[in-house]
Amino acid sequence: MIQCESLVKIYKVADLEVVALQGLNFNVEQGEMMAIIGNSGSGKSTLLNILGGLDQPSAGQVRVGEWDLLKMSEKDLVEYKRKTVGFVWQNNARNLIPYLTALENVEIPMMLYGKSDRKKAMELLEAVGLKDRMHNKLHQLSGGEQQRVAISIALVNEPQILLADEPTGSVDTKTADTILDIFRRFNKEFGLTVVIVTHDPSLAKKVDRVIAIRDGMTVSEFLRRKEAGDFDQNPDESHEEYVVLDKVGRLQVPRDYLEQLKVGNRVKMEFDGEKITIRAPKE
Ligand SMILES: Nc1ncnc2c1ncn2[C@@H]1O[C@H](COP(=O)(O)OP(=O)(O)OP(=O)(O)O)[C@@H](O)[C@H]1O
Repeated sequence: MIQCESLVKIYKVADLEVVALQGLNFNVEQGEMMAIIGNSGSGKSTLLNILGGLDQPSAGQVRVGEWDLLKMSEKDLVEYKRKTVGFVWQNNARNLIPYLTALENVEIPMMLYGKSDRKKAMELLEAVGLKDRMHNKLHQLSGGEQQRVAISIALVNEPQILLADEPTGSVDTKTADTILDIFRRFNKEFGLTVVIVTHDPSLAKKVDRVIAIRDGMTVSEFLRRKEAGDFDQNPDESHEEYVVLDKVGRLQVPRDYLEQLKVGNRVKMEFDGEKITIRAPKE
């Protein structure tokens, strides 16, 4: 569904260049629910903005479904943003209208896209657990409830992919779990592909696959073990970590391993038929 190859994004601010993505490779299967994890400044939002058609990479390739995001006309881009992707941001509620009800808030984007459909708006609010609160004004709802209204709005156009940037960043753990359950339900029932960006490892481990990004590159991948129990299990036990290997055989050795080995920019690599060993060169 999503294929990114050697993605590079360089921001130019005055005379300074910031390399936000440096040759990032990234794939997501159709119907998958996965997370991208990384520290602040690692390039997560940059990647999400590119996937959402809000920004263009400086180099590389990015395909989403039938679309090549680098070869789209303005008209295609509008169509793509309307029909293929839905967005949930951390402070989504900021974009909602406080003196309107939850229901009216969902109906407004419907009107902007064509025509309002009250029945569908009600169904969406019911699906996110707000059946009893839909006639309340937005300012009468809690932060988590407002976030759920925002999720309903993101799903108004029945997108194929939901891009969620820190969707649980400003809510408590219980509300975060509710939000994840909503994503999981849409994922299972409607095949919605969900990509969640977070810096919270405990949230990331509540999905089957987690990609870790560091310095604008994918460095490792955590896959849920087949024998893992429910999603509340200790994340260290439920997922196995793998180092990502790109098409030409490059991998990133964790910095702390290299520091412990006390190596500079050269190592010895040996292959004994079964395993590859990296060691410090002999003096
Ligand atoms: N519009 C911009 N102009 C210049 N530099 C930018 C811009 N957007 C992001 N950057 C820089 O690119 C790098 C990656 O930023 P990005 O927002 O993608 O990181 P992030 O992982 O989402 O961080 P956070 O978790 O703090 O949101 C950072 O060094 C950031 O300062």
